[in-house]
Amino acid sequence: MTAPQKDDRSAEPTPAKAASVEKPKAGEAKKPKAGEAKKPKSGAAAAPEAKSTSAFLAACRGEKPSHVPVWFMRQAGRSLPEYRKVREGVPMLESCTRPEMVVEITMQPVRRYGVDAAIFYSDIVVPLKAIGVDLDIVPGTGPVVEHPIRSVKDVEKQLRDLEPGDVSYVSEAVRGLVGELGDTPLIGFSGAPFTLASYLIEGGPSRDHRLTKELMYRDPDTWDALLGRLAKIAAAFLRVQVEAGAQAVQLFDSWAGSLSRDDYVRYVKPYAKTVLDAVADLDVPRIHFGVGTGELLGEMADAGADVVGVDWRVDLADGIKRVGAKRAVQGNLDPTALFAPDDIMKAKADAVMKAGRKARGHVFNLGHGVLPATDPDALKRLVDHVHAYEVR
Ligand SMILES: Cc1c2[nH]c(c1CCC(=O)O)Cc1[nH]c(c(CCC(=O)O)c1C)Cc1[nH]c(c(CCC(=O)O)c1C)Cc1[nH]c(c(C)c1CCC(=O)O)C2
Repeated sequence: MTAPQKDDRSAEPTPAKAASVEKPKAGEAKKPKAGEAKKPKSGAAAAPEAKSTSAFLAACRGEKPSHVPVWFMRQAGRSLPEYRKVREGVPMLESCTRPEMVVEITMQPVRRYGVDAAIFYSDIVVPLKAIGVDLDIVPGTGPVVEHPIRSVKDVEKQLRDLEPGDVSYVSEAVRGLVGELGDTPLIGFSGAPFTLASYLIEGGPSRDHRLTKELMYRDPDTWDALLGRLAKIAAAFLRVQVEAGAQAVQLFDSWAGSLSRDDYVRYVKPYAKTVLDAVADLDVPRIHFGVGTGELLGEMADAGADVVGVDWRVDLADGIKRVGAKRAVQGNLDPTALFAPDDIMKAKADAVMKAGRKARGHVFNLGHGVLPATDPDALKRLVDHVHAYEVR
């Protein structure tokens, strides 16, 4: 490993010694004993000391975490050989309905990396499949819908409310996971109405979301009916996961970045807000994320999130300003930084963490999901590096 270059690193804070970080491993997390107060470090920031044992939950809530928490979108999945082995011969959507498999796959990255949160292994189309939408996930392509939705009639025919009994395998898997995870929180998730609508209208993944926007502009009745129903389904799916024990939720509006700010505010934000408001009473941190949403960050925050995910195209310091002082941020290392030499990857991670210090709270993550070709050992080195960074 080469030494950090003087010019761009001399002003960087020195990472704390790993030994002083006391990062608990999954399943062996230390809980402070009753009455055991944490000593504030000298020079601690104004943030209150963490009430949460979990660094992840503390950062989400704007409390001071014991270390910078880290997890990765798509941490469970194709970058892991143990994932590919378990999934052999089992179609993606079927794997999501087998609680034992879901528990195993969700645990794999927690065991391997010691990340600060687990993300529930499922997919954004699982609740749609559960209410009878004819769709599948095609390897290398993504979700493909047999009868795309284009009219109010289609909405009424294909989309009904999600009942907890439709996804009993999800509740079962979440309960199993909470037992296995110990003090490592589980993040439940759902696709947001716009992103789900895009798959349902286009019939599959789309680059420009042309049909989706065409319907949005031309047919407000169908748009409102569709997004209104999807908001209810998304909220119900999040609720099922939290009621079974998930301790945070993430609303993925992955494709919202394809919208102008005006269109986002007018056609999409109200429905994202409906979902986030509908789970506010559950009192778990709500993370709101999309790709390429630099221009929308303020609006996505305003939709009601506690934490806003920032993609890597935005300088995190700017992202923090756009999100505002009331909310924490998550992100935002470029997923391809894992393919850089270690010194470059670590310098980029340091820059993210340094910027993150200005936020109300910062959860380290990538700016989008782990790429399938990523070397798991690089992810492990990144997690260790993040955990060794000094919090102030
Ligand atoms: C847009 C979206 C989808 N699914 C999801 C999103 C939102 C997140 C994002 O912005 O990436 C969410 C999702 N999908 C999956 C998870 C599991 C947990 C995790 O993040 O580790 C999560 C959180 C598993 C999955 N979902 C999928 C896989 C790969 C399928 C496989 O392993 O065979 C996994 C592990 C399939 C999927 N499902 C979807 C796509 C685009 C793909 C990839 C298609 C491909 O390249 O094969 C739809």
